[in-house]
Parts: sequence; C-alpha cells; structure tokens
Amino acid sequence: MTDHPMLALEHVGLRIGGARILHDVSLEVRTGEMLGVIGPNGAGKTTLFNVISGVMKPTEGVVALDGRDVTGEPIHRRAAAGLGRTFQTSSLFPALSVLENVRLAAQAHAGGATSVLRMPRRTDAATEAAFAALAEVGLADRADAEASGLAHGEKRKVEIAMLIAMNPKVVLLDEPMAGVASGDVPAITEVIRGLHRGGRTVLMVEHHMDVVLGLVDRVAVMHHGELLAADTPEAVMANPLVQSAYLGEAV
Ligand SMILES: Nc1ncnc2c1ncn2[C@@H]1O[C@H](COP(=O)(O)OP(=O)(O)OP(=O)(O)O)[C@@H](O)[C@H]1O
Repeated sequence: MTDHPMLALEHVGLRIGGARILHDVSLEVRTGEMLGVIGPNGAGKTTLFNVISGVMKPTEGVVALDGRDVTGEPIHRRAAAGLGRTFQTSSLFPALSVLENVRLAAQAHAGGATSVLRMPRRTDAATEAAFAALAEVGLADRADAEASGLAHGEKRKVEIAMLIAMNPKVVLLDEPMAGVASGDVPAITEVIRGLHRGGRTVLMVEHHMDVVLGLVDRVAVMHHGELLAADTPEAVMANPLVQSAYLGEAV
C-alpha cells in the first residue's frame, strides 16, 4: 500500500484575467477510490479536470499525482505517468473502425506519441491491448464497425476502451452519460463500475445525480470555484451547506 494519495490538490487556485475560476481547492483521492464531482453549471468542475490533467496550469497551489508534484508538467507527461481522461465531446476518429481507434490509443501510449502524425508502427501488442480493452467494455464484437456508425452509448464505451488501452492509474471521466439514451445508462454505469473494480482510481463529473450517488465512494461538491464538501454520498446529501448552495439552485 502507498502512504500517499493517488491524487492530491493542495490549495489550488486559478485566475483568468480578473476572474477567479478556482479558489483554494484542497482534495485527496485515495488509490482505487471512485470520486464523483458535482455542482451547478459553471461551478468549475471541468476546469478542475483541466487543472488535474494539465490542460490548464493553476495560478496557485500544487497538483500531485501518485506522490509526485506534476503542477508544471504538460498533458503528455501526466498521461505517461498514468493519468487518463475523456472529454465532454467525442474524441473518436469517425472514419476509422472501433478497433483502429482503440489501437491508436494503445500505440500512442506504447510509443509515447501524442499525435497521429508521429504514429509508431502497428504492433501485435497494441492490437492485443485494444482487443482486451474492447472486451472489458463489452464491445469486442463491434471491433470492425466504423466509429461514425455507432450509437452514442457505444461511442462512450469506445472512449473508455481507449482509456483502458492506455493503462491509466487514474481516470477522469467528464460527463460520461452526456447525450446517452436513458436505456443505455445502466450499461455505461456497469462499464464504469468495471473500471473501478480493475483497481483504477476514478474521478467522474456527472450531472445525473442518481448515477453518481449509486456509483461513487465519495462526492466532491463544487460551487463558484470552491470545494464545498467532499464526503460520502449520504453525508453530502445531508449537508445543509450543499443543500442550500447546490440543490437550491437551478441546474
Ligand atoms: N478559459 C476560460 N476563460 C475565462 N473563463 C473561463 C474559462 N474556462 C472556464 N471559465 C469560466 O469558469 C467557470 C467554470 O467553468 P467550468 O466549465 O469549469 O464549469 P463546470 O462546472 O464544468 O460547468 P458545466 O456543468 O456547465 O460544464 C465558468 O464561469 C466559465 O465561464
């Protein structure tokens, strides 16, 4: 067991121009923990993910990954250190097959390449990793399908398979249920549960409260760029600060 958290934010702040986007956010996420991040629109959830993944550099504070200060490191260094992320918008290459999309992720990871323009050669290992990732999300039988023809829920699963193929220690999921038909929500929920069972540390921004509360160990509540609470779902729902500041607001 490690004696440090897998992910730690210490007094993280972000100012853009005169605007205070994040303020004094301190949060520790244990190895293997699943944390939900909730809050009204504009609360700073995506910005928090941007600061963790290296898309944005905080103007104050420290981000540590597996005990190492990564605050000044670019995205690809954090990815190589085991940080994986999905985005709100689809990141698939529509004209490629499901397998090719996932294999690209595996190859980019194995070769350290961050761009398809510098793509390393196809390897059997990458194909194996891609098939294993597709099997984990239950899409092995769709390997040859063109990505553009997939249903929304299937696209989300492929994106998660791409993450798995990169063998991350920490996974950031940004609204995995966005645009997913309600009938597909249970299947995606199971895929996320599987990610967690595999020993990965998972952080998830999600507006579907029932999904979040049913999945996570703890919930972090953002409001106006601050962390209001980080506690079990039961404790967070019972927290009067959260009730008045978050649940009282239209989302
Ligand atoms: N690059 C930027 N420049 C200026 N303001 C920004 C920038 N990025 C985010 N913001 C502002 O910071 C605030 C937080 O935005 P963010 O997207 O992190 O919120 P969110 O909680 O993810 O919202 P949503 O639930 O709508 O996705 C918003 O007021 C947004 O307008």
